[in-house]
Amino acid sequence: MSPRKSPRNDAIFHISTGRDKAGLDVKYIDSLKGRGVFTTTHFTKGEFVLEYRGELINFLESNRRHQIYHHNMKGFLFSFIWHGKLWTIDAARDDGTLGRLVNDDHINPNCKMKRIIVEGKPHLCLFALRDITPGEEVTYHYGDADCPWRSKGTKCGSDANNNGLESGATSGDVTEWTQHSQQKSASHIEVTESGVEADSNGLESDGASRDDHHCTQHSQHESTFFNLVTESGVEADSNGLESDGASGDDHHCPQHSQHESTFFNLVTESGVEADSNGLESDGASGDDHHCTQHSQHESTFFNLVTESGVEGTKSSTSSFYRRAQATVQESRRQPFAKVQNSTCSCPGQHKLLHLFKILQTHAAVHGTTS
Ligand SMILES: C[S@@+](CC[C@H](N)C(=O)[O-])C[C@H]1O[C@@H](n2cnc3c(N)ncnc32)[C@H](O)[C@@H]1O
Repeated sequence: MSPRKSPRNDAIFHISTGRDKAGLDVKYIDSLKGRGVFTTTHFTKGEFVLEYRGELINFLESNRRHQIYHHNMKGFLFSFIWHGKLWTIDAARDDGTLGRLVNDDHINPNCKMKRIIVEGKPHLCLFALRDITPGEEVTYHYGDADCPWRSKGTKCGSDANNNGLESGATSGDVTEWTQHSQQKSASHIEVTESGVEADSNGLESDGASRDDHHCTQHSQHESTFFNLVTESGVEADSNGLESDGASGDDHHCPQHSQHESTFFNLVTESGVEADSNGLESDGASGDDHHCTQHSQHESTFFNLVTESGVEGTKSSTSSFYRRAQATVQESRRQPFAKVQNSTCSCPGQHKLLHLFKILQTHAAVHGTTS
């Protein structure tokens, strides 16, 4: 009998073959929820369940599609941060795979979205948070969003709230996967051999992250940023940092007292702003330019995020934030305004809305154009 694959290698195998796992089926639930994915077999806690497959697109393209897609289609845009830039998996095209049909459960989800890098590209995969019995709906927490169905009192995949948590269940999930990540540290070689590198802590990494090895001493703020990403349901390592290349950055970057590297990479990707040296960043390889001379603005950026209700930090009342808030009010007519004002209908979208707002605000406050 061949040894059982580790969950991560199982995910990599299914990513590579482009096939869904056996033991899952799609069912129509009702007119509100539409379809959902149900198990036909037992899944063990920690097991890989499904990949959220789709087209990987960058910030600009994601923004464009958010503006042209019908509301229903926006529900298939899953946005996340990778290497300090915003990316989206667009699963709007019905390719017959099941990951795109998994519904939200913000109270008692049975799966967690994690990111796995294969051949230099991020893939979003669902892993079981607990044992899942046959016939259960597969669900995950889309994020701390104003998803309309949550306020309508719709029962999610699991009717019972076993842990007594309400919408704060996400942080519990992080703990869960922190432990899991530690266990997975042992799979360093296994993961590496599977084509996904692992850093010295055994955390997931990818080729691009090697560019970041020039950097050292990332500060606490950056951790906050990656906690933000973590809270969106992507991944947490034992420090609560993303356990891919991005978290590896934290171990290596010289003189990052604040977050500007990440911020400016993100902004550059959006075409809004170059970094503090005026250098464009063309992806992870460009990250090297950002490892020094970070300014005060980075810190305020994260305070801004904090004030937007995404993450809590100590200093959330900076003058930058007050100016930024005023600018947001004034800038409603700009292109992102439509997106800012929409409500969340999809996994990760609320983060995208915040980021759109922040990018727009930053561009306005600093006199740059989008
Ligand atoms: C990625 S799709 C999931 C598949 C979708 N149910 C379908 O039939 O195509 C996300 C959309 O599903 C719906 N949805 C997801 N979770 C839900 C929930 N707990 N209650 C009601 N609708 C939900 C929302 O319309 C959301 O925009």
